[in-house]
Amino acid sequence: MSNTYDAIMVVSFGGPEGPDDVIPFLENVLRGKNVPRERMLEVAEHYQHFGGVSPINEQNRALIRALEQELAEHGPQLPVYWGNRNWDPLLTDTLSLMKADGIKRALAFFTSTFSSYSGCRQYREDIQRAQKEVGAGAPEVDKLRVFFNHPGFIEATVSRTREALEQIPEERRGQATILYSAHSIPMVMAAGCRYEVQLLESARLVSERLGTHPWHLVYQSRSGPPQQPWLEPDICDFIRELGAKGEVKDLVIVPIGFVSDHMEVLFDLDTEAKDVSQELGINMVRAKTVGVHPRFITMIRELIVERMSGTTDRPALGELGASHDVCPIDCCLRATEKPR
Ligand SMILES: C=CC1=C(C)c2cc3[nH]c(cc4nc(cc5[nH]c(cc1n2)c(C)c5CCC(=O)O)C(CCC(=O)O)=C4C)c(C)c3C=C
Ligand SMILES: [Fe+2]
Ligand SMILES: [Fe+2]
Repeated sequence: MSNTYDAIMVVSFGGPEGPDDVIPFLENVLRGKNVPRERMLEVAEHYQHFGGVSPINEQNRALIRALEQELAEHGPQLPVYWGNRNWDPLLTDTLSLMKADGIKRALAFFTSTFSSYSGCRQYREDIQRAQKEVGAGAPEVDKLRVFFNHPGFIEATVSRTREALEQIPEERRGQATILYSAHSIPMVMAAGCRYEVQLLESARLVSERLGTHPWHLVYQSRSGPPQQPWLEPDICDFIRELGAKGEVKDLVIVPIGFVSDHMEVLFDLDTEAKDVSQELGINMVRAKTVGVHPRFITMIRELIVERMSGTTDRPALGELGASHDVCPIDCCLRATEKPR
């Protein structure tokens, strides 16, 4: 396989940019998914609280500016394009533009740190569909490996978590409990991917670098019908349990499952989890996502260089090793036959 690429493509989720975009955006997100309409309307309310604008698009623009600068300064000299699954700029439009610009082969950075149907296979399916729509001459697109255990992601997350810990009074800081939070997914989906294992490994690697804080992995933003099992514990339930035990004074929430402070972070953590903590008299601080942390941006360049050079030096911390460059045929299936 050739290592020659003539563009980078940031592939992301997309988000509404005004009140009229919210429902059509959510209809795109939930097409083909088993999510009750009431849940969709509840989420629509969260977006409307913020004027119908998700911060995700602005954050992706900032990420792209930072990556362009990093590539301009250190190479490789490649243009950066941006395409989304659910909202403008949609992947088909981006691939059309790339074709018009003469791009033949792009390396894609998905804004998903962990392997799941939503964060891996579904993006690959979206790209294939977009390539079909663009037709002959549509650029080929190869995905960069997932980076949950890359030193750049771990170091940037440690740095964000330290910033949050510094907001806790010094005399109590060492005892603060850390909750690592990620998007919940249905158990049948979790059974077909390495999502939980990778999340636990990232959380462990970050915690190991922070000292002896008690830590837990929790889940947020569940959307399924009540009878369908999704990954647990739910963050708010977990905080209530901590409150009932009365042992925790300070909580740092690290949204390890997300790379930017988008609506699910602002609403589910900064509003809901914060309210629950306050009711229980727990001081809660939320760590920023990696966003445009310089170490995170350097990591993206390192992943690009690694892939283009074909080197066998593929940095990864901890026990699991560097993830595959090319997804195997059964990678991140939508659902397996039976939940575990
Ligand atoms: C069956 C699984 C999922 C449903 C249903 C679901 C609904 C849902 N999600 C959002 C908004 C976001 N989700 C994001 C990430 C994300 N979502 C799922 C799974 C389901 N979401 C996973 C596994 C992930 C993590 C992987 C990833 O894509 O990052 C994000 C963040 C995207 C990013 O690029 O950072 C958002 C935003 C809504 C509004 C919604 C419907 C109610
Ligand atoms: Fe989601
Ligand atoms: Fe995968």
